[in-house]
Amino acid sequence: MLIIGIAGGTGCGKTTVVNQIIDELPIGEVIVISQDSYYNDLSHLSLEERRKTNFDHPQSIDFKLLEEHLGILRKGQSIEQPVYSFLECNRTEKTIPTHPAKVMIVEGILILANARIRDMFDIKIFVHADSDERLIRRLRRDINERGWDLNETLESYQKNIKPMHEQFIEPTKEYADVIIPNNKYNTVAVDIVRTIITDKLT
Ligand SMILES: Nc1ncnc2c1ncn2[C@@H]1O[C@H](COP(=O)(O)OP(=O)(O)O)[C@@H](O)[C@H]1O
Ligand SMILES: Nc1ccn([C@@H]2O[C@H](COP(=O)(O)O)[C@@H](O)[C@H]2O)c(=O)n1
Repeated sequence: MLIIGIAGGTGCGKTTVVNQIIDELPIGEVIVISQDSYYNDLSHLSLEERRKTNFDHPQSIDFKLLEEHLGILRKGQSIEQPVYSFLECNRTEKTIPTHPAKVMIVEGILILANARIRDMFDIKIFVHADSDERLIRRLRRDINERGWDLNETLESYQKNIKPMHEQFIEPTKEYADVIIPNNKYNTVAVDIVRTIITDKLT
């Protein structure tokens, strides 16, 4: 089994890069685990309270459950991956049965910040895009898809997203084996990672 961790600040393009990598790879041979699925269960709070959470701090993630799930998959057993709702700012009651595969990709902003999770990765990748580019992408996505308005995103950018990025995410770049520049679509880097995976699958 090959486990690849893909980190990088919000909006750097992690999900896009992962989708480009797995596009055309055989279905079932590669699985993707998103850190977003492992946000803490906040069912004890109202939606209004949940929306005030600092979702960029490592403590907002249930790393214990993520570590447990990765361990189970590594042993060749299946897990029920939680399903997260950005609109509800909470885990849903749904789960997705996720079966072990030859290649596992784990992606998320803080995925290299936790030493126990980081140590499970055979390859560590950090996707880089400049902060202005990430903020522009983030604003578009938050407003179109995640239920935040312009002011809310700008406020949380100043209050949480930027400081947490500087404190917890950017420093994890030093752990990366590969840094993918992604201010523009980077097909060469995607092809290189896909080649490594294809080698493992043959
Ligand atoms: N290289 C790129 N150039 C322009 N837009 C991009 C690029 N990569 C991703 N995007 C766009 O930016 C937004 C955030 O990308 P996404 O892959 O969801 O980032 P992340 O998972 O790191 O938060 C999406 O709307 C996506 O289409
Ligand atoms: N309810 C939530 C929970 C998290 N976020 C933001 O998501 C970002 C991480 O996801 P990426 O796809 O961008 O890697 C993180 O910066 C959180 O602020 C949210 O908007 N709403």
